[in-house]
Amino acid sequence: MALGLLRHASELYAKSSLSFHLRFLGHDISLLSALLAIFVASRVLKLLNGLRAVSSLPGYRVPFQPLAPPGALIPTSWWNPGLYAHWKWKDTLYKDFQNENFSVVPFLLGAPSIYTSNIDVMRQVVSGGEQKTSFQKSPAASRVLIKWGQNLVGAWETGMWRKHRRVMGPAFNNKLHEMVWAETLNTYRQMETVEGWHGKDVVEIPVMQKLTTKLALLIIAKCGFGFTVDCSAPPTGPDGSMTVQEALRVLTDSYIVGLMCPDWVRYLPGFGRIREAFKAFSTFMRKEIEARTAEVRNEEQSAEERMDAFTMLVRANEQETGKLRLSEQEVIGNVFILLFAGHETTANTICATLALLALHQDIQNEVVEQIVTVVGYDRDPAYSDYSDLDKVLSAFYEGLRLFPAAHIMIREAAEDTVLHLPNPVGQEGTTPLPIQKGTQVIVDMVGIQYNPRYFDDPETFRPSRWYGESNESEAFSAFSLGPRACIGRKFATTEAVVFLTMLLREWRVEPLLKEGESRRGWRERVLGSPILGLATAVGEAPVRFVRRKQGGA
Ligand code: HEM
Repeated sequence: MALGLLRHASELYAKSSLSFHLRFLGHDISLLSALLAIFVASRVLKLLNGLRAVSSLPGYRVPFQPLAPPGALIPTSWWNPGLYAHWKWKDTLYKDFQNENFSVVPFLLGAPSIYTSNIDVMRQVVSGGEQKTSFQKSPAASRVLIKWGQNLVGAWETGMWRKHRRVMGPAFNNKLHEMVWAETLNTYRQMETVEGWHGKDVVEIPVMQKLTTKLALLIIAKCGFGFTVDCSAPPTGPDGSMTVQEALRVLTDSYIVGLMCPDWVRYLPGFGRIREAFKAFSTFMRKEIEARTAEVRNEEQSAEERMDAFTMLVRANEQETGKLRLSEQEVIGNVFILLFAGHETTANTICATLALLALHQDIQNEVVEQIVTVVGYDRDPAYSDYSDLDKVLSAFYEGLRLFPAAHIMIREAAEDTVLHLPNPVGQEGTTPLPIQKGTQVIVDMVGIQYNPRYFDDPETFRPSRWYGESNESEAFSAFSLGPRACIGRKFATTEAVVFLTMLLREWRVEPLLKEGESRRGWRERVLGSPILGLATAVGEAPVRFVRRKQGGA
């Protein structure tokens, strides 16, 4: 009897516990379903709002904004355009939508955006500078650029930009460009000695990119900052502290950590050298600013003689007062940003140009013919030869067109506004496209440079399309256009023209093929999948230099 009661009691318990669990699970399921329904509804709402923001311009409807994490970290694939879509899909991207503009509306994370490959649309969004416009640089994207201090590149408000441009503008003058010419020439001569080219008829360069990066770093250090980088100097000084050369090298090698990652990353184990480089470089810059300000104030001879951008920036800043004067931190911010804006862009483009010239011997010969006609063999090229060497410049422009170093520019609508989209080729006028505040406009520089509206046969390396075009011509858009266009354009082209002139006069540049590799294979290996980092970079570009005979190829 007692046993029966016990069994009955335990059955009752089991049943009630089961029904309790089932009820609880039922609650859980309905709670989860409710949460899921709310989430789905909120994402559908986000998608609808995003479509409204871009007036339903056809395009991609994807989980994430492609240029911000996590979209930017996930490889480009059919469901995630990511960082590479504008290069990987450049042949079809705009054809698919039969439009030079398309939208990307994310339903999970990120702002809606419009990609454009049209120069008139680019002009509408990038021209904010002197005048107030409805578009500005995206403050979120610019924050990574101002880690060292507010600066010209990062400034997103008109007033802030104007203040920095007033002081930076005078630094980019003819004297600076003459200095760039002279220093690049010297550096080429040193390179001949250091790399052991003297007396050789053939030299193999396994990684051309390394040479051009070294060149651009030396030039920006000398002409941008006014100091000489001795590549063979030891990494530490007599007191054991990191030398400024080493700090510069570490910082340029690890710019991703320096610019892209939050500050605390530098304090993680394993990042000690980067931390030390930040400290060494900041201390050095503070001391330098103090010293150069004193030189300028006391009108010392040394200040008069210095022509580098840093000294000229300090000099221009000394003439400003009140709110227009840059703080010490802002001076550092501007000097430091020159390193990133001016070094990799130029290095990568010179490398791409040489790779293209290596593949196109006929064009290389045409360029060399002009070099020999203008400069001859008996003297070094002079700064006054610059405009006569337009075929050299055109080769560089064409290298930059095919591999635009600044591959995207991001702008944001600061208010509800209207974009005027030019009608397809053959139809006059524009079509208005209302867009909402917060919408991003991504200027796709790859799309622009490969747009058949502007360039026939856009895939072809044809420097002759630029022959006779003036250096300031707006036909060339890869340095951007309008008041916020690249302040370093002449700096970069001066460096490129003199370096290419010196190198090509002396050497025929050819692809360095692997055993059994065809030129087509080399082309694919070197130029087929560039890296779109801070600046577009082709592959390592292995080349062979073959010494030219005077008067012949
Ligand atoms: C091939 C080389 C270069 C290319 C393709 C290039 C391209 C560009 C582009 C497209 C912009 C506009 C960015 C935007 O508005 O979002 C820009 C701005 C800028 N660049 Fe360059 N650049 C090059 C070399 C240089 C050099 C050598 C320097 C300095 C030494 C430099 C300094 C700057 C600065 C300071 C700005 C900001 C200008 C402003 O906002 O007023 N760049 N560059």
